[in-house]
Amino acid sequence: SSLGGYSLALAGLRGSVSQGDPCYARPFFKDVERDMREEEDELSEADSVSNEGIIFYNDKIQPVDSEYKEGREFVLSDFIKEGSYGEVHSAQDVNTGFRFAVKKIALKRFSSEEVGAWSALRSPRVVELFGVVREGPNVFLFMEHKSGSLGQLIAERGRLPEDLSLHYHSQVLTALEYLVKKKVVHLDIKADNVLLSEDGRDTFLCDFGHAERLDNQGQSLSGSNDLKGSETHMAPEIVKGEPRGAKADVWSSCCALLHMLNGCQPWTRYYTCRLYLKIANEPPPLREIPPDCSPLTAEVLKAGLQKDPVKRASASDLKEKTDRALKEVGGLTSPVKGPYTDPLYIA
Ligand SMILES: Oc1ccc(F)cc1Nc1nc(-c2ccncc2)cs1
Repeated sequence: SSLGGYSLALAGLRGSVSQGDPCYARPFFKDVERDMREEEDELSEADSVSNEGIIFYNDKIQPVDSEYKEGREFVLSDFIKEGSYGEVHSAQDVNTGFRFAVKKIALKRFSSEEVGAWSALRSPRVVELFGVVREGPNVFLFMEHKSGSLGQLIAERGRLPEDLSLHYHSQVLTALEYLVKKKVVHLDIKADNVLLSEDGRDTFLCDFGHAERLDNQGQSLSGSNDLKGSETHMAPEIVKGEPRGAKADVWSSCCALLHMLNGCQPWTRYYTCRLYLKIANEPPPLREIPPDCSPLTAEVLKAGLQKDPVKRASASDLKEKTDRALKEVGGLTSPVKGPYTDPLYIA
């Protein structure tokens, strides 16, 4: 039936938008990505550009007559931010009033991996992808709307209290544990891609635009060594173009922890030049561990910022250390919304 589902998806979807089960999404999108590129140059001049895609089970996003077009079945509202490869807006389904987030990507920059990797994930720590629709030269990715990101919270508060930082780090590591199980590496872990619940106590990983799938040995299947992610959070094996795996996300999550604790991104207080060479040749940024943090928090960062990915802690080891550090500082007691605390400039 899966084959049936697959061919159904291909047949049913050619030129139309239908509801479907995410498990058919992956092979479909490899194929569609190629078709899209071939078809792109024959784009019909007619205003009725082709509209095809798949909305995973969700009765609140409703294609009408197998079409789902911007400005007709859904409307974009305020711009949220630049995601990987495209602009993110909040949006609303015209018929149901349902609000969601949309990333609009130019067709030639569409990575089927974002849909392929993401549609296979179901976790309370990962934002749900609702579907993907192509409209002419653009691809729209739909995901659940969240009130804000950890990056915005750090900007608002300067730096975060240690207990709150450890609480968020532990949840990000839970997401990474799940990604390891699903053989996916995110490759762009940073505060901007960690979304927050209304009350700010829960986190959700999003933006799989750089994601790659892993083989059974945990190495990336894509074989590409092009630089991916945000420079300040890139692991040494990434900047050196060496084989990368799940441990790259562990390094980046510790860079995000330094960002929460210090209020600024690692390396940027010491260097303004391109950071690739520093990350490759300098010792790990352990001197950036704030002097006022607890010894166990320092242990977490030392274990997660090992330059050799083999020696680096795994997501589950690091989560255990993080939970112990959080207990040592007395658990989560700080409020999410709190006073602005100046970022830690170099002492
Ligand atoms: O990769 C995507 C695919 C579909 C989307 F709708 C969004 C993204 N990427 C991101 N979305 C956000 C964000 C969303 C909603 N509120 C605050 C931030 C930050 S990065």
